[in-house]
Amino acid sequence: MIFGCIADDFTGGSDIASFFVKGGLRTVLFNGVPSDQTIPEVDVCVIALKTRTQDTQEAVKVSLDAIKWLKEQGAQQFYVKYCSTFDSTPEGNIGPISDAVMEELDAPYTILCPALPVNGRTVKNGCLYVHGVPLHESSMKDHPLTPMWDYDLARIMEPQSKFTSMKLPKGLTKEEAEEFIVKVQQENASSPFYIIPDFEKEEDAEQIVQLFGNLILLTGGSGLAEPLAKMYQQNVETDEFGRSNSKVILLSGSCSETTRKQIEAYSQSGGESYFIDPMKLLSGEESVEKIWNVIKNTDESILVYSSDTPENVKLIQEQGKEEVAELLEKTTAELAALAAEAGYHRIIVAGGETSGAVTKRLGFTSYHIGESIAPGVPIMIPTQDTSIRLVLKSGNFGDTDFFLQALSRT
Ligand SMILES: Nc1ncnc2c1ncn2[C@@H]1O[C@H](COP(=O)(O)OP(=O)(O)O)[C@@H](O)[C@H]1O
Ligand SMILES: O=C(O)[C@@H](O)C(=O)COP(=O)(O)O
Repeated sequence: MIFGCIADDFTGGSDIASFFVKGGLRTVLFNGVPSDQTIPEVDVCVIALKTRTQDTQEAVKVSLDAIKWLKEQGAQQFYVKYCSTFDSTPEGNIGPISDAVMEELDAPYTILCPALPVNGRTVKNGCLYVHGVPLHESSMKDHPLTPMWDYDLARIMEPQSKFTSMKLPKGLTKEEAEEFIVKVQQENASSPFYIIPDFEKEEDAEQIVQLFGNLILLTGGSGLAEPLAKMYQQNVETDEFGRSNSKVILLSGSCSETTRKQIEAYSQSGGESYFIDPMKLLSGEESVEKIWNVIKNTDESILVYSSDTPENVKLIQEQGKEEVAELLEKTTAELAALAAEAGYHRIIVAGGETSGAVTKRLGFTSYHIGESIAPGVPIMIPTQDTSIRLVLKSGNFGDTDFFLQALSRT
């Protein structure tokens, strides 16, 4: 195995897996560390965890367990995948997990590389932008669980990591960049550190991969996966599973601006939809059973969502942020399970945490990666049931007509 990767949520895992596949590497996605030791012969193994918002100690523990397992499977290089919008509070887990993995692997240093230019996430002068808007001024400032308060990656890492983060100066040649790194190594004695390379255009990946592609550990979004895979020139074709003609259910717990626009576009195109009102769910006026009845009695495909505006999210969170999130995730996951049992074999979900809850409830442990509906959003086929088509969309990904595209292409 070439790369062993851990992702901090399920959509993050499917996102990076899709780019490794696009780069021509045989890739399998696991939901957590597999208990079955026989894994298929692959070049990349991605383990999706749910560490983004987990208690830090637990998140570090499960991350290290996964890294150790990947080491045992013979992975030669390791990748810690986090969000391209660096979702984490000052107490967040990106620093603690990356620090611990660096130590576990005895990595002298690694890179922080959240950028994914194809989806508008770029790093310039060490600062992260979303479609040209500084991260903390983008809609990420209103994320229900991980609102972003800064865009300077070194500053974001400061309260989280025990190691230094340093911007790689702009415009250096390969030789100058290598000299810079040697100098930083000398200055830091034997302590590990992070380098932040700029990554503004897809072409920038080439130099980043030349400089850092052989490190034992890389950390970042999925922007480097395809160029990294291409270093190995395996050119494996994507598995073909064909379309399904089964019933379809669309579920959304993502409150991102992108998802809300996608929901609006879906409704405007005449698609049936149903809003899960969290307040009614909390009071007991709404329930899984009632929502399931609506789904069952709808002839067409239906989009069931709790997605709402930042103002309404803040209001409902007065009832307890974690409690509300958990209740909504659990409700969505239950609906997905009922639908799967009832023969809805096309399941489309928007939202990273929401998708994590759904996949956990569905219980499939590993996935083939099929074609992508949008960059970073592949169709996934559980290895245990190849009649199922699962599409899990990171909140901020996909074009406005994403739900319609997912319907026509699964
Ligand atoms: N109306 C709502 N009010 C408050 N929280 C919500 C609402 N709808 C969904 N949530 C929660 O917000 C979180 C959204 O996170 P996630 O699913 O990861 O979406 P994204 O990919 O956009 O970040 C989930 O925990 C979800 O349960
Ligand atoms: O890197 C990314 O942007 C995604 O893979 C991702 O992790 C997004 O997280 P969610 O929006 O919570 O799905």
